[in-house]
Amino acid sequence: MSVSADKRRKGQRRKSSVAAPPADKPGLAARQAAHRILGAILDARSSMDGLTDEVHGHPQYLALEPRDRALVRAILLTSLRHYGNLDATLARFTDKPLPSGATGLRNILVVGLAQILFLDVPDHSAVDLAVAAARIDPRARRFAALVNALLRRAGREKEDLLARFAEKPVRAPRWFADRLEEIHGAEVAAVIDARHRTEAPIDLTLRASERSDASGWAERLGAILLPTGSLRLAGSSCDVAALPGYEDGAWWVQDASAAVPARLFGDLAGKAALDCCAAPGGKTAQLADAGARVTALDLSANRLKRLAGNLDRLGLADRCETIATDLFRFAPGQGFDAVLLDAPCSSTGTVRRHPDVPFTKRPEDIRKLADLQARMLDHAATLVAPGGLLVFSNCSLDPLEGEEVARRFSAAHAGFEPVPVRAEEVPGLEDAITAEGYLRLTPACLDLGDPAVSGADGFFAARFRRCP
Ligand SMILES: C[S@@+](CC[C@H](N)C(=O)[O-])C[C@H]1O[C@@H](n2cnc3c(N)ncnc32)[C@H](O)[C@@H]1O
Repeated sequence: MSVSADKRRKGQRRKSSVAAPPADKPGLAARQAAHRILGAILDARSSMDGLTDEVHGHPQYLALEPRDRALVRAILLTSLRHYGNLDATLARFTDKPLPSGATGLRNILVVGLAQILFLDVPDHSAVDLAVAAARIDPRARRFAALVNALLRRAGREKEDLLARFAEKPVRAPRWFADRLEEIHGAEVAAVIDARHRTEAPIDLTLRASERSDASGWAERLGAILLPTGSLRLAGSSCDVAALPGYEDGAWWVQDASAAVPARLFGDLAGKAALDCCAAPGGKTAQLADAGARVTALDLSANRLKRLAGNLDRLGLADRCETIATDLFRFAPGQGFDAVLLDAPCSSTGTVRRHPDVPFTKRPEDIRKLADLQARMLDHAATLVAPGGLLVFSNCSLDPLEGEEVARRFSAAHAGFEPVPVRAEEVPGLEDAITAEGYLRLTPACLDLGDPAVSGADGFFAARFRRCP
């Protein structure tokens, strides 16, 4: 069936005689919030984290009960992860494109499809609430019958649609899909794309004092002990604060990839370390736990408060000094043995957790961030003591923000020598070492056989030593 213009006209005639649904219809406010927030992400390129922040989030989100907020987040994550497939379904089910500017209608349809095809929401309720939202929205009202017909059809053809997505997924946004293929080749890009459509598992980093009992912790937590040393919890969502060891600070949540850069310093006992972009502090905790006296610096005083809370729980606060300042203004007059620059980046390595990233970023953002990282790295280099190590890392998948920045730095700094990453330093990730000795991690890494527990965030790391 194609939803024809004729049906739309009939639908318009029918709906004009029907009263608008009550605004307090159960479940409607959550769908309306999801529609609005999806629009803000796709059209205004606002970040989902900001829009669903529990204090400063979108007013329609904040007006919801916690259960409905969780539902809105699930709807948004699903809509964005599968956006290419959902958008292609809309195009296939309509005999002509939706009117340009009908973004409210698009949001209602995408959110409806996401629930019907991927979420545990009864089809009739997803359809009913989508139609109700359309009838309340003055710009979508005349399409209420189309919403009804299209979503009912999706419910009937669910199995076919899912088989079609599995066989030939449609990737979105296009610029990001093309860039991944250009960088990593078609085969790896397809694996990365598939991982981007699954939820990221939760990984934990064990305190050094607990590492000798890593298998015991894996058993107690029902986790997998990864070859990298991180623990991977079986599900992608759980109340981590209720797990054994949380209160006692035996571990902290940190993706297996994110845990790698700070380990590249090796033994830090008694050394002075600087974490240039420290918050929220996963890597600061690693540096302190490895025995360093850490200066944790970040531009954001608010994010540093979170870092301080995390270090307190882990019992590592007394090994760290926090400084809220701009790295470019930081010139303490004495060098550090270890300097980590985990620089701000496009975050394209975290798409499994933040599927809004490719929709809110553009290629020009990547170029600008790469320039900023290069300048930050130049400044970070001035803070390294003779003989000290400098590690540059970020969670971008793009070599413009990784390999290129490291190469430019090498070429311009004769006083620093690259220290290639060695296979024995990164068990399980040996294949991620590049010819230049950098580490290039992607979600295609850490293939454990079962797709539900495979993968890792994308990360880049390069290590240099300041000549004595
Ligand atoms: C990728 S996050 C760091 C994550 C952190 N290393 C961790 O492992 O938890 C980048 C951080 O850089 C900080 N930042 C951005 N520009 C900065 C600057 N000019 N000086 C210092 N910090 C900056 C941001 O506030 C943000 O917290």
